Amino acid sequence: MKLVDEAEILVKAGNGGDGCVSFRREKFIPLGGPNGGDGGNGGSVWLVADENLNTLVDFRHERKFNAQRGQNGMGSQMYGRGGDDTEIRVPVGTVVINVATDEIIGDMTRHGERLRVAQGGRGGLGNMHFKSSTNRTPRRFTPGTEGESRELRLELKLLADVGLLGFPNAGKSTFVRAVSAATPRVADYPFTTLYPNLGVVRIEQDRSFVIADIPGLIEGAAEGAGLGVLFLRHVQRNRLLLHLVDVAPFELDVDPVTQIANEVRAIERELAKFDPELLRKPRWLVFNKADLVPEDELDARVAAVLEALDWTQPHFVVSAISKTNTWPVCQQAMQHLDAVRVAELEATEEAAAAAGAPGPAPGSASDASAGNDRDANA
Ligand SMILES: Nc1nc2c(ncn2[C@@H]2O[C@H](COP(=O)(O)OP(=O)(O)OP(=O)(O)O)[C@@H](O)[C@H]2O)c(=O)[nH]1
Repeated sequence: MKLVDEAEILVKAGNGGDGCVSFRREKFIPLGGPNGGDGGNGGSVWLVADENLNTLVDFRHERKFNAQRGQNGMGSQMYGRGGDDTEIRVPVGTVVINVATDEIIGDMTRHGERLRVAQGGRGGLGNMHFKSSTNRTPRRFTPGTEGESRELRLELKLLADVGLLGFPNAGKSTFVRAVSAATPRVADYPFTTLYPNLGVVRIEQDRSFVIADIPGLIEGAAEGAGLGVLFLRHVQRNRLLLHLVDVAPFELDVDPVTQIANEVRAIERELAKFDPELLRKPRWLVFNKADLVPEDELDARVAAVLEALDWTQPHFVVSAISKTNTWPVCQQAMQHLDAVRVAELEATEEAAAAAGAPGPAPGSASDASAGNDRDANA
């Protein structure tokens, strides 16, 4: 199963500037020697891998990217200025496909890596190159060539940092909508009716994480009942799980504390059956639908559930529908993810040091050295 975020974009490199036709002014000679300069080259379009991005949703708003045209040549043998390149930042992990040929032309795997996806046109020659001995045919010049244009499909395998667990109706999709700045369109999903709800939670401009609910996780999921087993594979890659429970379950003959605790345990059993390691993942309990329980009952109910479950990890009480208290959950989740990333990086560096190889230097990767450049035509 793949969770793929997709976008299609159009890239057009700049045309080369035209060569210039011009003549020296000389006394008594109406047309002096040809001195038209060359046109500048057009700018190219590049994709640049950026580890701070995690989805392709922004390409829904901006789909066309052009690089600048080269300037035309000028008289007095002056060259036109080259057009500026255009850089498009894409998340690390983006696969680039040429729509016309359906060929993969690049795979952006390292931060700072650059891929030229449309080469700028060459500047044309000015007439200074066409001097003849008689000076009779100096009106020749060549126009700039056209910059390449391409339609590209970008595909990103989404890795959700935060997974949302819970019984049907606990409010998972409502929670995702409440906290997301954007919801990526997910393609290449084998089920037509059951899509995971994905959201990008943007804490600050360049600090965000992807949250995904895990639909269809019902009892028996670990044995393959329903579609749960497929989603459980995803949970293995989540760095943090939010376990949502309905704090106001509707069952007439069962005490709500017992019902909530039972539902939490039912999900835990599914996780354990699939992979006992899943129970060791950080999992925070989120009591949802707090608006449905009278305030004086709420605290006691939450406390009783925590006690019944012997819960020691963090817990939150929220109302997804009114967005009450949902933001603190996200802020703490972001802090948790930042800490996990730092720890992972340190572990990689230590492992590399132990192996005698230099560890990855995150800062240095952003400097897009020539060695990081690749050409889609190469
Ligand atoms: N009163 C109240 N209702 C809520 C809250 N959050 C969700 N709901 C309602 O609960 C119902 C289920 O919410 P969903 O977000 O669809 O639940 P889900 O967990 O995604 O459900 P599945 O898609 O079946 O797995 C909807 O009618 C929501 O409007 C809340 O904070 N308060």
